[in-house]
Amino acid sequence: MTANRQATNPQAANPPGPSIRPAWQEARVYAHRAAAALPAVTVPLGSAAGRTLAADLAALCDVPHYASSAMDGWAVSGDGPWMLAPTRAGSDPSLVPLSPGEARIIVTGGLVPPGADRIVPTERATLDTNKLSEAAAPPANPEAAAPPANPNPNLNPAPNPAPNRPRTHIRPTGEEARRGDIVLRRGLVLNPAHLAVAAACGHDDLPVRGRARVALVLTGNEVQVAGIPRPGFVRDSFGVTLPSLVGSLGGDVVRVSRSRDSRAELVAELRRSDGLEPGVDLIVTTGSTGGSGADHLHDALREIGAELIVDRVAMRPGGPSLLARLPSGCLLLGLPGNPLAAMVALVVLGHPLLAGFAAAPLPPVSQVVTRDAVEGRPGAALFSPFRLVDGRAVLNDFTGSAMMRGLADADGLLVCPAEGAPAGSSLDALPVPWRPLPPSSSGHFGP
Ligand SMILES: Nc1nc2c(c(=O)[nH]1)N[C@H]1C(S)=C(S)[C@@H](COP(=O)(O)OP(=O)(O)OC[C@H]3O[C@@H](n4cnc5c(N)ncnc54)[C@H](O)[C@@H]3O)O[C@H]1N2
Ligand code: MOO
Repeated sequence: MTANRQATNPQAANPPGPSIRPAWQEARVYAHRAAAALPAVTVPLGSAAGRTLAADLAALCDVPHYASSAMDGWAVSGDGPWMLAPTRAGSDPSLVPLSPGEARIIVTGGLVPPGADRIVPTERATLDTNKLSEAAAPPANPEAAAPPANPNPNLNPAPNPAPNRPRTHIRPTGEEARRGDIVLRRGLVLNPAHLAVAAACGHDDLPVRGRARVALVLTGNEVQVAGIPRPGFVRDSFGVTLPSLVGSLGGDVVRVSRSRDSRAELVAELRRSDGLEPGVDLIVTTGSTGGSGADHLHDALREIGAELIVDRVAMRPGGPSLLARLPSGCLLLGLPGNPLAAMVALVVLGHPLLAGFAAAPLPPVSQVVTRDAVEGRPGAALFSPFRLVDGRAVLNDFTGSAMMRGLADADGLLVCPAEGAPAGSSLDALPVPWRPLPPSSSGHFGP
């Protein structure tokens, strides 16, 4: 169920009344704020990549949890040369203490026996019968003695920087974390390396934010789901794209239904989706956003008693898209019927919405430099699929609102300002869901 229905997050509150045709930056913030963070769930470590960590994570043990060798070689005690330590039948040699003047073979990661001072790497050791000698020490490397830097603010500083580790080749207990240290912070969007950190700290499961449950309602009498469309019909773009797109943005499509261009049918489908058990957090509709006699979304929302949050956005394509909240608390994202328009609306509104459900920050806006001058369109930001050529944005062909070829080849969507921009301009860009752009700024509107 739906944190949204509970509307417990104060950040979910938007100003009263709909925002009519806001700028795209503003619309993103409204969408992000509208979605309240979903309750936490526990998932196995291997399924947690891309999810938002719901609580600070403490190490359950020291990492490493025992002093271990960083080299294949010999654990030695005292000054050399050393005699090979005797082994005792039935006992684990790594647990038998070394006395001064003794050495014992060890592998990388092996438990350092009590009494060992350091490890002599294999390549620096000479074994003559039972006697081990070490080659002369190499010249000191000042860099090797520097304490390790902490490149990640989400990891605690190493509690034991062990500046002499390169000489001893022993990884001390707790070098990376002490039991109880917070190693990963709540709110972090987990990458695979974070999962390895959690595993090293003894975790099998992680508390993460739930994924939004999403229902799709695809409208249009003319939409054909298979084969070559007849004249007056159109092959469905959305049934084959939206489930995986929603999935890559952090939601799970739990129902796909279709409605003919009838207000009664659309109302019935919206009610059915809204009434699913367990509840859905978001309904995504396609088509029917316009004002023709065949477009019924606004009327259907009125009939249901939905509250509009955003009604159209000052952008092209995708301008007719809308965001509403049903009386149940379920949110509704209305994507226009034209395929590219729907994809732009999904990137501009859908991505922030799903980030809000995941308690993730507003997705960042990137900047890219245009190779050529770009034209604008009066009154609206123009979102143009582009590809990066030698690091510069070049606009794609086939980018009409009803086309998908330009988007299919795109590295992202370039935001061409209404007044246009000369070649070499640095412009805002949003990533397409299947290809990240390097973030270079974090949004220009709102907090
Ligand atoms: N007189 C005006 N006409 C239109 C305006 C306008 O301002 N004044 N705006 C245009 C813009 S911009 C858009 S975007 C569309 C919005 O259309 P709707 O959201 O109402 O969608 P439909 O009318 O149902 O369909 C539009 C177009 O998209 C095709 N479509 C629909 N579903 C699918 C699908 N599943 N797969 C592929 N294509 C689909 C549909 O066949 C239409 O061609 O309105 C413009 N008109
Ligand atoms: O959203 Mo429409 O062009 O803007 O197809």
